[in-house]
Order: sequence, then structure tokens, then C-alpha cells
Amino acid sequence: MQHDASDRKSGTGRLIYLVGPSGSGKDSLIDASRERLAAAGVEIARRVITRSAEAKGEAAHGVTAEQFEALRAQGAFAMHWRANGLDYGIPLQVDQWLAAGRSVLVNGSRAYLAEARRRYPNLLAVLVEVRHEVLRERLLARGRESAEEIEQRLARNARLQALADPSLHVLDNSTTLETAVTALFTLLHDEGVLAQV
Ligand SMILES: Nc1ncnc2c1ncn2[C@@H]1O[C@H](COP(=O)(O)OP(=O)(O)OP(=O)(O)O)[C@@H](O)[C@H]1O
Ligand SMILES: O=P(O)(O)OC[C@H]1O[C@H](OP(=O)(O)O)[C@H](O)[C@@H]1O
Repeated sequence: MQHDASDRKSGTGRLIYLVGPSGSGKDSLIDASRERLAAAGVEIARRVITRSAEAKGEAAHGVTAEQFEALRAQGAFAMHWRANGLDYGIPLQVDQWLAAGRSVLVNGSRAYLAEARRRYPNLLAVLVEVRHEVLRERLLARGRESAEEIEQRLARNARLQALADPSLHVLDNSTTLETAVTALFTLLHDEGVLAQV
């Protein structure tokens, strides 16, 4: 790992690996927490996704399948996975932030959690949960996917729920976003991620 000469901090930052069903509100929670996270020195990884940049609902970097494969082959990703018919990559910059002692929040995949933990044994795994009936309503209201794609996402959720990892810290987002934001910051504080602020 290359260290920038200007890095003043030593030690490793904490990877905050945020997961949850599609539509549970991960992007909304990240957006609503963005300023406070920045003020606390927590970086947010920008995902690379083989989804059109015009797609509603996320500040991700949209690339073609060919561009994604070229980036992967160059070693541009710290982590990558495939889900819901799409490829997702987390830029290598995450490792530089962690090495510089900065904590980093990543919008992750539940199916990739075991591999992420293998690479980052100290990660803080956070699960955003929403009551089942609320989840379907929110996916439909968001309107990013077709009805068929939404049913596939709900079916994937039912399958992955059965594999729930006991080490996940659960945040409920069935009520207001403010409630979930408060729960996230309470958790980050309790885990010592925000200890210096
Ligand atoms: N607490 C909330 N109350 C009402 N609506 C919410 C709440 N949280 C999120 N939403 C809405 O639910 C929809 C899904 O949220 P969002 O896109 O953030 O989910 P996500 O977990 O990032 O999904 P994906 O993994 O598919 O990108 C959005 O339309 C969002 O505005
Ligand atoms: O179902 P699991 O494995 O948790 O996650 C699969 C992927 O799908 C969702 O992304 P989006 O809905 O395409 O934005 C998640 O953010 C994750 O990256």
C-alpha cells in the first residue's frame, strides 16, 4: 500500500459496510447523513455501477459493462460484486483512505458480506431494515425499476433474509428517515467511529 507523504494519521480507519434490501433506504440514509459524516471525517465511497448515470436515486458512477470489465482488469476496485443483473465496484481509493486512518462508508451487498469481512476483518456491518409491506410500496413509489424487476428484488430479499448474519447492527427505516439517521450516528458513536468529534 502506498502512503501519501502528507498523511498525518497512523493506524487504520474503520470500514462501515452498509447493507439492506433494495429500497430499504441506504442511499437516502447516506444522502441525509452526508454533511454530518463529512464533518466527522467519514468518507463515503462512490460506487461504480453498470447502470445508466441517468437512473434515478443514486450519485453513482454509471459505466458500460465493457468499461466495468476494463476497470476491474486494471485493479481499479477494492471490492466488486454482481447483483440484480448489475456489476458494482468500490474504487481502490477506499483502501488509501483507510490506510490514512479515515473511516469510510460503503453501500454494500449482503451477498458479498462474508468476502468483505475476509478482506476487512474489522468492518462495521450495518443492516438497514424496513417492514416488508413498506418495502414494496417504496420500490413502486421510487419507480426506478419495472414491476418485474421489483418482484425479483423482493424475492432476492426473501432469500437473503434467511441468511441473516448475527453480527449485523440493525437500523430500522420503516418510519422517518430522521429516526434512521439518528440511529446510525448513535451506532457510529457507540462503536467509537466518531470518538474524535
Ligand atoms: N424513511 C423513509 N420514509 C419514506 N420514504 C423513504 C424513507 N427512506 C427511503 N425512502 C424512499 O424509499 C425509496 C428507496 O430508498 P433508496 O433508494 O434510498 O433505497 P436503497 O436501499 O438505496 O435502494 P437500492 O439498494 O435499490 O439502491 C426512495 O424512493 C426513497 O425516497
Ligand atoms: O441484495 P444484496 O446482495 O444485499 O445487494 C445487491 C446490490 O443491490 C443494491 O443496489 P441497487 O438496488 O442496484 O442500487 C445494493 O445496494 C447492493 O449493491
